[in-house]
Amino acid sequence: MTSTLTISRLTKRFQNVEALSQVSLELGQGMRVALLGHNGAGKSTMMKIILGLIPFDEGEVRVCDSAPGSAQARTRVAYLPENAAFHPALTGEEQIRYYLSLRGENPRQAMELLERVGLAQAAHRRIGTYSKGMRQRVGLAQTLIGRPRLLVLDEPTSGLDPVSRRDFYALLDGLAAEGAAILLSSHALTEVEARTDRILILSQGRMVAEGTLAELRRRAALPVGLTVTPAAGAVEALVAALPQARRTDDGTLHLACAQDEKLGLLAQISGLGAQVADLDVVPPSLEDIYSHFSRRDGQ
Ligand SMILES: Nc1ncnc2c1ncn2[C@@H]1O[C@H](COP(=O)(O)OP(=O)(O)OP(=O)(O)O)[C@@H](O)[C@H]1O
Repeated sequence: MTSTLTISRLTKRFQNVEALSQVSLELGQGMRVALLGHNGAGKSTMMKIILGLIPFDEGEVRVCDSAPGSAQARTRVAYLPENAAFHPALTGEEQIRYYLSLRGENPRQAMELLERVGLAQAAHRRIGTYSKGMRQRVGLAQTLIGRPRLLVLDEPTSGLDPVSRRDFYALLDGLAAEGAAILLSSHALTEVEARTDRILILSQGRMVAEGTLAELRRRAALPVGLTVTPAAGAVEALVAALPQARRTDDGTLHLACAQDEKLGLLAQISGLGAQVADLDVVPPSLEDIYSHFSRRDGQ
């Protein structure tokens, strides 16, 4: 794996606050990584350091093998702030042409970039008439200038409706498939659950968990939920057969068990045959895992 971003033992202090403490991580080409953490966990501080906007106290940071903020790193990293502001009187095309010329690139690429983010139709409209989702797309088009190897996105989908979010992640998938590494912060846990390869959880400046969702799930060892829908007239028989189950108002039975007990319990429920109309297995969600690691850290 070629490393696009390497951070080792990074520590950053603001007076008496340790905003980041001994944080390490590695991002390879095409990796989509979600950075999660409570308010004040250190996410923005980490992004600012990666972008070379603020210095750090200890550790090492390499962006495409260069120092953060160096001319070489700056040509390879793109940043999308949470609320990217554009000039409302400019059209999408004019805005992107302007950014292209600031970056020393050919302004003629503007339409191609806007096409990539699905804004070709609206390219000649003023940004003041764009929806929030469209403005985020302008932001993404701006980050694509110069084919960056690393995209740093600060809560890129906050304020977007579900369809715009899905479209936005589909765009990111395309960029990752072309080899760009993506680091995005988010508070929307359920959406990053399906759309990223690795998850990092920061809590009070420390990395409390890091891995794929499956790895974090294993490490957290949270109980698995099972929902059993009884066949008509079979509720009482099932309650008797599964005394540990909790009966709910909608007539289903809920059970929870440790991961290593799951198969045994499934076999027991299957053995109940026609008394069972349906069975759903509900693994712990990212939200459960997130609160597990944050709680363990005293949050
Ligand atoms: N310039 C600064 N001076 C002093 N303290 C700071 C400064 N910038 C950040 N901090 C502190 O560092 C810690 C980490 O802040 P940071 O903004 O990185 O958190 P965050 O995870 O991005 O939070 P949020 O989700 O609210 O954006 C907080 O305790 C914050 O108060």
